[in-house]
Amino acid sequence: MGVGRRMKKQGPPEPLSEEHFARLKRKAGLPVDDPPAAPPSKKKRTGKEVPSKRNSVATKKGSTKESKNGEVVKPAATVAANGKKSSKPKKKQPEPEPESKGSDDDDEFDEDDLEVEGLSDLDDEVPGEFKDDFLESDDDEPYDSDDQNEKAHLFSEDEDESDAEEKLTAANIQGLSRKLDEKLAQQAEEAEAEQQDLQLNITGDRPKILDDLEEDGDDADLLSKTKALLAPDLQLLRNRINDTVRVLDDFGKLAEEGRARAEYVNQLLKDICAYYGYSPFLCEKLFNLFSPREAFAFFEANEKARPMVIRTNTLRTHRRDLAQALINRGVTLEPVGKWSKVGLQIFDSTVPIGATPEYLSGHYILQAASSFLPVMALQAQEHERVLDMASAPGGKTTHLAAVMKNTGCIFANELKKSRAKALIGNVHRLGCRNVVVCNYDAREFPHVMGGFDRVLLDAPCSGTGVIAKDPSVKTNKTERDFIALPHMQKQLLLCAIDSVNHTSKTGGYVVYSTCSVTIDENESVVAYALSKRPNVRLVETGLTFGKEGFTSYMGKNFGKSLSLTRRFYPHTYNMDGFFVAKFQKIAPTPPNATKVTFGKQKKGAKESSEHQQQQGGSGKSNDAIDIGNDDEFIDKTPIVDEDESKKDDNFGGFDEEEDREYIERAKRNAMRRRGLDPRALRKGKTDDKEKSKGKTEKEA
Ligand SMILES: C[S@@+](CC[C@H](N)C(=O)[O-])C[C@H]1O[C@@H](n2cnc3c(N)ncnc32)[C@H](O)[C@@H]1O
Repeated sequence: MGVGRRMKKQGPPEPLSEEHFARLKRKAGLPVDDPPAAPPSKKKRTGKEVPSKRNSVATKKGSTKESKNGEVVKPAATVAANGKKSSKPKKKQPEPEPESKGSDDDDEFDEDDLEVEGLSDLDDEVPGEFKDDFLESDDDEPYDSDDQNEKAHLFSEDEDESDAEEKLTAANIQGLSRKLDEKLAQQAEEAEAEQQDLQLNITGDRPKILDDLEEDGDDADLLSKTKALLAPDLQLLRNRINDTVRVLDDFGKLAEEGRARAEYVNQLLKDICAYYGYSPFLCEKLFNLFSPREAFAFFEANEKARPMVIRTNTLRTHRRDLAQALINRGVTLEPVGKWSKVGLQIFDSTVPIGATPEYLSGHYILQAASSFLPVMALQAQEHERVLDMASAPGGKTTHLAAVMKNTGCIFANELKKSRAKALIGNVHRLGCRNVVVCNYDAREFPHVMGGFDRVLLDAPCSGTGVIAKDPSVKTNKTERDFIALPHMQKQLLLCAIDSVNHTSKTGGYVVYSTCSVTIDENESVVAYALSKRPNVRLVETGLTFGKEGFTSYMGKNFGKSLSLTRRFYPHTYNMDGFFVAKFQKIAPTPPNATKVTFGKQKKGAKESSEHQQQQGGSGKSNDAIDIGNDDEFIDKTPIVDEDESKKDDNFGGFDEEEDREYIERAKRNAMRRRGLDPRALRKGKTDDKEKSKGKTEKEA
């Protein structure tokens, strides 16, 4: 546990290694030390021997060769930077992620993903066989549809292939290798602590965990009161958490006789609450998502800050140029991982990252790596109409603008005016010219506007995925939040679906995301939307990593297709907890699916509303959502703190009089441009007035 873990790359676990840096050092012409002894090798308890990957790499061009360990390795044809196939043997790729296998069983936790200390969860890292993020091409990159030849580039697809990368590497290398040295020292320390922990814990066959004092009456009361007054002994708690997890892992063998599993679980929950400071309610909710061992890893990961990441604004610069500029300012950084072409992970900096000239000129935005995911999943295309339903402060909106190369139109909606200001600030700073900011309750869509090619709903949520950033979540989320938030999320998701044009030639997609890991805010919401909107289906997110969503949970069946959704956890990918689901709309929403709508809309108006919207019409109304003859009643009371949104009316602020003048002038100019006499406009108005006057007189 400690700062060294911040060095861990984000995304699918891809270990950085001394070999990686040695190679970079050699390239940069720096002296290379002998690789330090690897930390005590962590072995799976299966006892199976892990073949060395190093041995499995073919050494001769074009020949099928038997490696030292007898493994037959075929030469892999590689694609060179010029696009020609070369017969050069390709470095063995890591095994595919288990979640990509697509079976329900894959929901099971893979122990290898854990990074918790104090347990015997040990990985099979093979020293010396690491991927080189800087220098290798990425065949798995999801959004490299343009030109395969470009894949060999270091930073992004639009960057030059040159030895600039080497210069950059050389400039950055000392900072990076210093960090690596620190990391290795830290790891060695941690491994030693783990060993000690284990030795401490494995004293007997069955660790003594549960109290055997069966005090009764006053004595018991007194005992528990005294205990409550004492400050918790953190080391004792940690050891007991370790022991209890171990017992729950192998209950038959390690549990004390006569003790039930539930007793251990209760003890563990109490200890986790005390050790990490969670409310019992939230602790249990999160604990139940995982096996005890994985839950421990999750709680532990929430104690560590995630790495600082910036996203290159490709509307203004290239990642390589940005990296070079920041390195020149004393920033130590590296590409965030192969899965992103725009992210840079900051390890160290002598300047404030939020105040560099590059920042102020909009060359980058500080953004959690997990926030890249929904935008990547949406795959917005140039010239499309896209709705970002809940968009402040605009990390994803501005990313979308860059993906769409400032073409098409993004409607960036935000309920809270104060937050919309930050959104507007980012839109300007990053030079997004295809963004229209609007300020509605997103549940008013598609009546405000519809017929979008794609919709992003990055929903307001409880934030259980970002506890490392906001530890107040540990105690301030109550049962009510997990009723109210999903309720709103369901409403929002139905509105998102109804705002999409299923006949869009290029799109017809909705992405739903949250930075929460609870089932109530994710799978339950998605399953609800699928049941209320038979005209949508889940599709692949296109993300190359992430755990599959739950297809069932505690007796609730969400459907097999939920395995297409993706979950991201801090302990598996070293990024914030996140959830992403992608829907494709395949038909219009059946009229009976949306019988009654927001508030006071006239009967029957909604039925044609979506159709109108898809034709590009505007059907603005102020209606509240209700789902026809559903068995589930949807309360029309808004959950958001409406007062707050009304408080700061200085956002934009419309002056009707002033606007009228501008509108009139614009109309006159438009007529002039079309070669018409603008006075006709005035005449038309006078005629209209006279007509209506005549009509009133007639009626009278
Ligand atoms: C998770 S944040 C969005 C973050 C944003 N997508 C980004 O990447 O910067 C959710 C946002 O939804 C806004 N919000 C909450 N309820 C809303 C509603 N009913 N309609 C529109 N926006 C809402 C919140 O104010 C908040 O800014």
